[in-house]
Amino acid sequence: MKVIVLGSGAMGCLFGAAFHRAGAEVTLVDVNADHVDAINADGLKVDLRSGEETLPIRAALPADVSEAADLVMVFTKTFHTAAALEGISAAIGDDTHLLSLQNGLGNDRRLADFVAEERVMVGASMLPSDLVGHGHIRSHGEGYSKLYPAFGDDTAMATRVADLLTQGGLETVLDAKIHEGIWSKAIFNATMNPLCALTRRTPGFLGANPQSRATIRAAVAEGIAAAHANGVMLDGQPIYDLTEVSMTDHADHEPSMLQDIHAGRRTEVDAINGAIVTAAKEAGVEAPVLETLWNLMKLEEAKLA
Ligand SMILES: NC(=O)C1=CN([C@@H]2O[C@H](COP(=O)(O)OP(=O)(O)OC[C@H]3O[C@@H](n4cnc5c(N)ncnc54)[C@H](OP(=O)(O)O)[C@@H]3O)[C@@H](O)[C@H]2O)C=CC1
Ligand SMILES: CC(C)(CO)C(=O)C(=O)O
Repeated sequence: MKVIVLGSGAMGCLFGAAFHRAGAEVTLVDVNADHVDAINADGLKVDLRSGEETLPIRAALPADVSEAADLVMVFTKTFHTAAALEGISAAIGDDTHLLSLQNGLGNDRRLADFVAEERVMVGASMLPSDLVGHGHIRSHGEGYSKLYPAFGDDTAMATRVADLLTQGGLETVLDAKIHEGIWSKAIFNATMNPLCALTRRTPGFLGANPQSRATIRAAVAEGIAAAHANGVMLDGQPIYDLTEVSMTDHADHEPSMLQDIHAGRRTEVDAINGAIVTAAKEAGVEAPVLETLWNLMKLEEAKLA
C-alpha cells in the first residue's frame, strides 16, 4: 500500500514507522525542511520503551509529492488540515482514502471536503509521542488506536489499515461506534490537556493533587452530559478510567497541548474544548468548567501572540 503521512511530527512519525515495519511504501510529508532533510540523511530515529531503532523511511516536502497514494493519513494539528491537504493535491486520486486519528471533534467533515465520504476514515489514538529533535521521536507509553469509516460501513480499507498498523507494532482495532470513541477521547483531552498546559505539569502532577482531581471529575461529567445531549450515548466510566491511566502510565508524558505551549505554538483547544462547549450550548446544555478551561487556554495563546 502507498501511504503518505501528512504532518510527520510526533504522531505522524510514530505511525509512519509502523506502516514501514509492516512493508507499506511510506512517505513522511512535512513542511519542516530540516526535519525532512534529517530523516532522508540519517533515517527516522524512533525511541520506544522496548528500545531505539533507526528506520530508512523516505521524507518529502509537500511540493515534492507528485503521485497519488492509496492512503493519506493526516497527522497535522487540526487547524492545519485543510491547508495541508491542499498542499498535496497530486496525492489525492480517485481511489485515495483519507484517515485522521487527530484529536478533537469535526475531523470527519474536514476530510470530507477533499474526497467522497465513503473514502473518509476517522478514529482516535491513546498512544503518546514527542518530537525530540529533527528526525527523532520518542513514545514511552502503552495504548491502542481505533478507527472506522466515518460515514458508512464498508470496512475493507479500514481493515487493511488496522492490520498493517497492528503488524507494524501499533495495536489498532476497528470500532463501529467510532463517533462515541472520538467524543470520549475529546472529553478526555478537553480535561487533561488544558490542566497540564495551564499548570505546566504532566498528568502525574494532576493525579497527586485533590484540586486537579476534583476539576477532572467535574469537567468529564460536563463532557458526558454534552455528548448525551447531542445524541452520542457514550458510556462515561471508561473516560474516568482513561484519566487514571493517564495519571499513572502516562504520568510524565507532556500532552500535546503542553508541548505546544512550551514550543510557543497555537494549541488545538478550539477543536477540543471549543467544539464540545459549542455543541453543548447548541443542545441547550452548559459546560462551565470546560468553557473556563477553554477561555484560560485562549489567554495563554494571547500571551504567546
Ligand atoms: N503528541 C501526542 O502524544 C498525541 C497527539 N495527538 C494528535 O495528533 C495530531 C498531531 O499531533 P502531534 O504529532 O503531536 O503534532 P506535531 O506538531 O508534532 O506534528 C504536526 C506536524 O505537521 C506539520 N505541518 C503543519 N502544517 C503542515 C502542512 N501544511 N503540510 C504538512 N505538514 C504540516 C508541522 O510542522 P510545523 O511544526 O512546522 O507546523 C508538524 O511537523 C494532533 O491532532 C494531536 O492532537 C493524538 C494523540 C497523542
Ligand atoms: C497522548 C494523549 C493520549 C494523552 O496525553 C494525547 O491525546 C495528547 O497528548 O494529546
